[in-house]
Amino acid sequence: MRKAAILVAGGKGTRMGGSVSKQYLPIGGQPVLMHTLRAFAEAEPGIAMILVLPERDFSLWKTLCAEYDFSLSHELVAGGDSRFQSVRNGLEKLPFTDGLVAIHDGVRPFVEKEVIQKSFEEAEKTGSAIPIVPLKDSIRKVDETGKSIFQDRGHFRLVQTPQTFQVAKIKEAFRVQELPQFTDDATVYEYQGWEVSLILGNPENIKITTPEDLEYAEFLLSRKDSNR
Ligand SMILES: Nc1ccn([C@@H]2O[C@H](COP(=O)(O)OP(=O)(O)OP(=O)(O)O)[C@@H](O)[C@H]2O)c(=O)n1
Ligand SMILES: C[C@](O)(CO)[C@H](O)COP(=O)(O)O
Repeated sequence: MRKAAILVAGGKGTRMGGSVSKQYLPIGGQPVLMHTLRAFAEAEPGIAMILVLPERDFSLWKTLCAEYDFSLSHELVAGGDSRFQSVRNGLEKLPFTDGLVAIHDGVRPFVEKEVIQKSFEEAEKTGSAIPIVPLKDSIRKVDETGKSIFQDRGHFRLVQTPQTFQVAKIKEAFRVQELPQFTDDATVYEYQGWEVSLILGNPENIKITTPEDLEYAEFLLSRKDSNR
């Protein structure tokens, strides 16, 4: 079955701050996005990769690729004003309609090979695969007045990407009008009344979001390099 990855990196990185958007910042001496593209190419050799970027950053990205001698094949697609719209733009450019597609945050460079491979296997069988990890801390639900109540963490999971789907179904799902609850692709899929399948993600598959995540990312990379 044919496989593709849509790596969404069309965001502004406002929570990270700084003059350069987080997807281009170096970790281990290379821009975050290069690590992410490499993770997919290593897990699924020959996979079609679509990289969604703000259109204004296309020339910056091409300059970085030349500077770092980065030659992994990928197609550039212009992002939209929200993650939902960036994903939809990527889906429109998929080179086939009958295979599987993994939709992944470009700023999650530490996704494990096994998680990528498992997500394709599960989506081929059931239509979808959503990686989740259990919570390590206790949690509380807090209302607008600050009043809080204990929640049983056994009923909750953190949701990661790649979120992998049969192409025809996820394209159909994304024809819907965008809603605030669409914080990921699983919510768009299940809005159609389709149930998602969960798989176990890897806890290190962090979404680089705030400055301290960059420090942790450097640590994770150095640990990975020393294990090679
Ligand atoms: N219009 C958007 C917004 C987000 N994303 C991507 O979706 C992923 C998860 O989003 P997030 O971490 O929230 O990134 P930003 O939107 O860039 O961050 P912030 O909310 O802090 O501005 C990122 O890879 C981001 O680039 C996207 O492709 N298009
Ligand atoms: C898609 C996602 O990474 C799953 O955890 C997350 O929902 C993205 O959220 P954000 O609002 O773009 O940070």
